[in-house]
Amino acid sequence: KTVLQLTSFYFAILLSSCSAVMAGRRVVVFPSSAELGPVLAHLVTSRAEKAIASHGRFALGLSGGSLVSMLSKELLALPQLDCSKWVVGFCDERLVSFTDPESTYGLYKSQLFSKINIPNSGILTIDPSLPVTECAEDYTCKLKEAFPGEDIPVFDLLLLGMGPDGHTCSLFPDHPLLEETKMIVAPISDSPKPPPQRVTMTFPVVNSARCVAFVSTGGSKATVLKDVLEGGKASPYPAARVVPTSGELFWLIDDPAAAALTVQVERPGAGAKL
Ligand SMILES: O=C(O)[C@H](O)[C@@H](O)[C@H](O)[C@H](O)COP(=O)(O)O
Repeated sequence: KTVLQLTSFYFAILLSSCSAVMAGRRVVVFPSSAELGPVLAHLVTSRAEKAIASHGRFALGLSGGSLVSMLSKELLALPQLDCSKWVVGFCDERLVSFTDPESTYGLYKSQLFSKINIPNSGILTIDPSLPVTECAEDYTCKLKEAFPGEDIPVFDLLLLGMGPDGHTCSLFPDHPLLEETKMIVAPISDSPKPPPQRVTMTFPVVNSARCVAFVSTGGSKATVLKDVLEGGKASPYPAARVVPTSGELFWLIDDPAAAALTVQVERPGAGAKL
């Protein structure tokens, strides 16, 4: 019986490591944001270079939260950065005016866009003067125009965050939008996290990207992150549904966020490139 138990134990381990490899997911752990930041900046510029070489431009989707200041600081610290061929969209946006401190676009504008050479025409924003449903429709049109001929826009890189409740974009636990398959962008007017009105990309867009990178730091994420990364299809958290169809998936996290993980992780040294 013991031999049988041991065999099935090792078989289970083999299976789970195979599925991690098959999923193509890389969980990369850093001591803190200080070490994570430069690797994130390199991921962005390397995927930009690759995209521009292959199809002439780099389509990047941004999220809010702590990512805004981390990304801005790290990109601006690079010795050179040419964003003239970048097209930037928002994975989700809060329906508030651009001058409101809650506006993700407003934060990126003051911390990043005003300091780099990205053309204004390359920044795809919501129109916050519209009611939420029209705003989502308007943003859908802007994406469709920016990605001609693509039923589902294919971003070169999406940068995502995860809240302590496991939400990503404005896709919250137990919300009907988790099942959305027709709209590429959806309105939400009952967001459990304020402000309640938002516009969000849906999973079909998120999972069509060529590369998706979560950036998640802090001990408040540890328990949920364990379930997201180790709970498989049974995980109830929206972030666990981010499984790009054919693109790369990175989880860039710090030690406090990784505290509960038993899954295999990478711990790169200084100057690592992904
Ligand atoms: O719109 C929002 O309310 C935020 O943008 C939010 O979705 C954020 O991205 C996550 O909560 C992760 O934030 P942190 O990385 O700061 O933890």
